[in-house]
Amino acid sequence: MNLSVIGCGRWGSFLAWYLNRLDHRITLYGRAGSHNMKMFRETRTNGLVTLDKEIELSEDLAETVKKAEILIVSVGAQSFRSLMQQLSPLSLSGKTIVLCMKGLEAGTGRRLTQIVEEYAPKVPCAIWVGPGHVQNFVKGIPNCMVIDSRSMEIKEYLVKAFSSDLIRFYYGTDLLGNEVGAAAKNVIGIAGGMLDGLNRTALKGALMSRGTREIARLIQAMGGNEITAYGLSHLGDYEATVFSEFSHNRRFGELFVKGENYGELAEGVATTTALLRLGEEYGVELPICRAVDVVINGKKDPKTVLSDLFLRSLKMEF
Ligand SMILES: NC(=O)C1=CN([C@@H]2O[C@H](COP(=O)(O)OP(=O)(O)OC[C@H]3O[C@@H](n4cnc5c(N)ncnc54)[C@H](OP(=O)(O)O)[C@@H]3O)[C@@H](O)[C@H]2O)C=CC1
Ligand SMILES: O=C(CO)COP(=O)(O)O
Repeated sequence: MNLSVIGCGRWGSFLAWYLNRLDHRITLYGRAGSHNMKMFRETRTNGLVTLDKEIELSEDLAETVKKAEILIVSVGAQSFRSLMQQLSPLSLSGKTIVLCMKGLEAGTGRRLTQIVEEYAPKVPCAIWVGPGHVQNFVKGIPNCMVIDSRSMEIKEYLVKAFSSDLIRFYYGTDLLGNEVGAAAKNVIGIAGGMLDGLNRTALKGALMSRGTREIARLIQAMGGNEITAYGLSHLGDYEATVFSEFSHNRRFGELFVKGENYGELAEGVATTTALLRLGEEYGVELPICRAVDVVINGKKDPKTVLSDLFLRSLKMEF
């Protein structure tokens, strides 16, 4: 199959590596001036993956799109609308868009499949989310992930085309829940990092339990299935985010409470804003997301924020 991967950062380049291993014909696209693409052109590696010479590299979006039946997209979620604005004038007929991103639009709270529908309502779309770090996959350590779409036919087609001994896919059954869950796990990951930075790692069990509950309530209020918060896209991704040394979101949270900067993309920062917006819209209290927001936006000292969470009124667990 001809596949194009749009976005040549940590995850997009891994996807190109992985799908090439499955004998698909791959074009990897990076925008003009991308330092990631420059690195791949010069050395074929970014230090995490080495791309086989069969993988074509391109800075031409129109050519990249023309070549493929399936467009796999992995850019930062806040850049996605501008990418869709570039894609929508191109001929997308007969193509499928697969979103490999975990975020919500901060300014609107919109899910990324909703943004696809705004710009390309006729183009079938799917999401590919769940746990997995490049550092583990390239060592041959397998994981389980989930593909979801409104269309069962597309899910079946993609799962068949993308499965291997390295990734076992499940068919998602709740597109809304999986999108919100996948994005929200990054916020819980930031909270986990903050606990590490405050020497409160022991509270991660409570974070897992209360974090899933909080996101389950939001998913349900939005019309999804609350059980999805306990699936691969959310709880199933906690090991890779709340606990992993490789997680950018966990690391961001840890460094943030120590007063240090982190240069890499931590999707959970913008997603926190989006989730609070959705919480207000749907009337759902999101104490953990709110605490992360208060800390990130410097409204209170992190230790005080943590104490405040403990001082909340007493509640039934479920
Ligand atoms: N298990 C999983 O499913 C995983 C999912 N992810 C998700 O993948 C997404 C990307 O993360 P990650 O790869 O770590 O991020 P990176 O910052 O490493 O890469 C993002 C890439 O997007 C490119 N980009 C941004 N805007 C545009 C645009 N308008 N047009 C073209 N390219 C653009 C950047 O280009 P440039 O090179 O010019 O900077 C960069 O190459 C996130 O949503 C993240 O949550 C990440 C890891 C694992
Ligand atoms: O989604 C991921 C792992 O499944 C990657 O998480 P980070 O972006 O926090 O590194």
